[in-house]
Amino acid sequence: LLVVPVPPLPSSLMSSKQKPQQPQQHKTAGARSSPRNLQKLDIRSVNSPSSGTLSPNNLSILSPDSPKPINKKAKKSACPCGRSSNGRDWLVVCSESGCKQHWHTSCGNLKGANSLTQPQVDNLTKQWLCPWCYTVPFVKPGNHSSALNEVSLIEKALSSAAYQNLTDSVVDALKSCPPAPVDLSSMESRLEQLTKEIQNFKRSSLLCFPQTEIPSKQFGTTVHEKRVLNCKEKPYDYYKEEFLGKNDLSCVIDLLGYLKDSASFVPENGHEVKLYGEPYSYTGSQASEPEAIPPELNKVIDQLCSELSLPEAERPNSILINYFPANNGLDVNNTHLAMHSDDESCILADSKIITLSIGASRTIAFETKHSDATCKEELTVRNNSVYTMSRKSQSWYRHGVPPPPPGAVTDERFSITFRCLKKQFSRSVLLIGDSNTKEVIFGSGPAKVGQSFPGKRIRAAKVENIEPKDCTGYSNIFIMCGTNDLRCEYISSDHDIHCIVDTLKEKLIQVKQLCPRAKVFCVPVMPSRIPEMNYNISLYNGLVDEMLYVNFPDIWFDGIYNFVDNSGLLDSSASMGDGTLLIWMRHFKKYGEIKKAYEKCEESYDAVLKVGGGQVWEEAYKAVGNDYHLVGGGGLTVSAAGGWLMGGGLSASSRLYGMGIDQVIEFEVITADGSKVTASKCENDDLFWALRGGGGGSFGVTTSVHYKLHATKPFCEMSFVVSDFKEPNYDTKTVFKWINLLVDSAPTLDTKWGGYWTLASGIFYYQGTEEETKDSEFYKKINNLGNISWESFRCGESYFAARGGPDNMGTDQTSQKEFNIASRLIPMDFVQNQPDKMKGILIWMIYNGYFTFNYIIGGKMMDVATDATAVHPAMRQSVFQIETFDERLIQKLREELPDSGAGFNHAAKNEPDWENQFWGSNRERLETLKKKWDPDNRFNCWHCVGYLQGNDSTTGRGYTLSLSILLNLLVFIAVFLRNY
Ligand SMILES: O=C(O)CCC(=O)C(=O)O
Ligand SMILES: [Fe+2]
Repeated sequence: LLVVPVPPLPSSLMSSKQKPQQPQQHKTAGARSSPRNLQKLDIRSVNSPSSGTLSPNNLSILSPDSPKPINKKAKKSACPCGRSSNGRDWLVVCSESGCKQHWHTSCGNLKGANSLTQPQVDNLTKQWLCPWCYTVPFVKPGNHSSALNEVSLIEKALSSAAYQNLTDSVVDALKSCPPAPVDLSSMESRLEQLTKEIQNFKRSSLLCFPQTEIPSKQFGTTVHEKRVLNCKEKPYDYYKEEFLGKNDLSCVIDLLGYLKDSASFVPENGHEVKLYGEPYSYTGSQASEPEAIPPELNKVIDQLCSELSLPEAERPNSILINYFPANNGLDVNNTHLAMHSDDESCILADSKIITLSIGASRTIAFETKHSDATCKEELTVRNNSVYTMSRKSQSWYRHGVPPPPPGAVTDERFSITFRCLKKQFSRSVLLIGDSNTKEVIFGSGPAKVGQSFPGKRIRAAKVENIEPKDCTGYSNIFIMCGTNDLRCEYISSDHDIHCIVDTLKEKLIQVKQLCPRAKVFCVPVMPSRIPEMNYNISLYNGLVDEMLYVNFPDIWFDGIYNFVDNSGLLDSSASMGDGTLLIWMRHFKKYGEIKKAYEKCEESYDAVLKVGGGQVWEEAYKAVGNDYHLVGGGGLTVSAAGGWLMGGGLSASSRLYGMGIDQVIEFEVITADGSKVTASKCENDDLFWALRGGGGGSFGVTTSVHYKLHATKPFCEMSFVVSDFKEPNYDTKTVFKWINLLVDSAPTLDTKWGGYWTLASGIFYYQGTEEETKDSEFYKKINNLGNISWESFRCGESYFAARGGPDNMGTDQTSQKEFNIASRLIPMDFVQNQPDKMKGILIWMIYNGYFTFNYIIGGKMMDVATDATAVHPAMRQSVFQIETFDERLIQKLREELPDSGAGFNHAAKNEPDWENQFWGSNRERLETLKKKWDPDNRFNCWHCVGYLQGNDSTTGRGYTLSLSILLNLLVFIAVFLRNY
């Protein structure tokens, strides 16, 4: 291509005072009539991926080492769209055309850019098209300052074309001159002639507009001094009758009849609509999710493409059918379409908006949009005709279908409008992942991800390789990484896995910033053949699920996973047995409804809450708010119907209302034979008994629970620290005073008190107002300890208000492996009868590891008979549950109190004699019921009732057993799913 050094132009050649801003930088020669042509070169010749992004070479960012946003003054209307982003516009230079643009951050869908760093933006914008050349987001001209930009764009198009012609002519003239000396007079006359040509050219391109002067300074800038509104676009540019052949026409008419009969049209103002293909949304649009384009209409698109010679890139991908009902001449207002422009930025800038009319002849009205131009035009469209409008013309004209004249009778008409929506906005699927992703086939049917929308797969071997900017422009983003990160050679401790989850979180934050409207899926890592790796995988999946739940409630964590691998399965950990399948309950049906005056088993309850099997406490607490008191767990991310409950369910309000299991009215359970049963006092009462304390998921899959609700009462929370053991000179004297106080008070403590304590601190709750709390014995005694520090004292109208509301409650950390939790129940009579021995044990603990976190229990928990529920009878007879993460401390308690039992939910993973320590005298009945309700042992979990050790070489039962359990479970799951 020829690169032309451009001589300065004589000012007489400029038609008005304005100059093209950077004509010198238009290096590429050739007949360019408009910047659109530049763009054509850019977009169409680059093999752009299906995301529609461009190769980075097309753009370079100016001054990459000066991340500062454009200075405040320049920012105002710097972006071609006329909007600004608070001084954070980016200066982008298009290397093809050399144009420079201040680009406001919302252009190109860069929502949330304000929180991006400059390097991120640099990186990102490299992939985008220069707005000057391509995606100028036109806003309504005429009433918005961006009108000026649009005018200036069109004008630039003209002047730069003229300029280019001129340059070419000058070059020709030079070439035709003898080498030396140069005869300037011939050049001058040639230039004069060219000037006239340019002026004629400009005049000839005026279709309808009067020359309009736009006052200078109106837009706060002196660059645009005098403007001439020139439009070379026509209101419509094609009209043809008898468009479809006979057969195709009948097919389309059939389809329209079907849509009408099936009530598929949605009413809008004056007509009804139906959408197909890419979702087209416009002001006032009512149409719901579009369906895939049906074959009849795809055929019409084929014909349109060939007759109108549409390039592949402009092939219509979105269809809006307008149905204009017939009228009887009386009411003309039921059949019209108000004047408007199809100027949404999602419509491809160079594309055609094509309309096929079926049915009655109607008039299409066109008028100019600029207030000082009053041109109007009409087109009568007949049955089976097509007319087209350019997207560009929408910036200049309005169109509409006026109501028929008063008294006129009209038959029904359908207009099928075809548009090409920009690829950036297209609905598509991106799958980022490791080599596993090649196996994945996702979606079926038009409404699901995958099948009907083109997808793209990007390799990211590890989480750190995920490139958030790859996600821009996609509607559905699947992330399937992690397997490689979790290989044993990379993981030396759980901490490493936490770090991977943190990296994933960072990546997701960026993905959400860049693609706020995209639906993001995070796919759990599938189990591996390597058993040790499965530990990493199960921990990772759990952490990711929790991280998503807390940080990204709208990111989906399911979909493409399959927990069955040919040989290896999820490794055992607290809730997973060897060789078992895990049923992921998180996304199961949710309820959260409060039922008033609820009757069950001839008892009535003022209010109950139904929670689904996969719901967590946060959801339950939010459902209840401050309206009722719900006895629940402290960790918001803990399941409200799962393990917490099956293991008994301790709460800081259990001394006042009993345990979690004491609140249950009924369970809905899928039992091992796949049937759905209710278990309550009067239905399957033995199962009801077993589920309340039998622990784990060993009797069935709980799919819902009805909890009793209590009236709200005021509560206070107080937390204090007696001394900090981490300090070298901690205050032993006050610590001993605290232990004395605790051991002496606990057995007879008012049931209005409940909560947690350690050897040197406490978090307690009191049912009462601030005054009542401060007036209570226990509070006064604590306050009198002297040298303590109060961490908090908060009172509220309810227990949850006193806890600071759900938002202030924690997530459960204790499931993490490094905590290695263990628990022991401390009998009431031991503390009552041998308080000094109890104090001695606690003091021994101070010097041998000190870290515990304990419950004070008893109170109303003791009102329930020891065999009325399945929990260890000790739960009903104890005053403390001591929890520690230090094996020595728990071993001491086991030695001192060998039969006192362990709190199931906080028990050691390897608790010796676990069957007896978990259920005591209730164990036998549980084992009998296990045989009744799950004879084939389909539900097998680690140290649960009926626990069967599977894939364990020391037992000799080995792998065949796992396989039979697996088959059993597959049968169960098939039945389970059928029931759901
Ligand atoms: O019915 C027509 O011909 C016009 C339809 C139209 O303007 C539209 O769908 O935006
Ligand atoms: Fe329209």
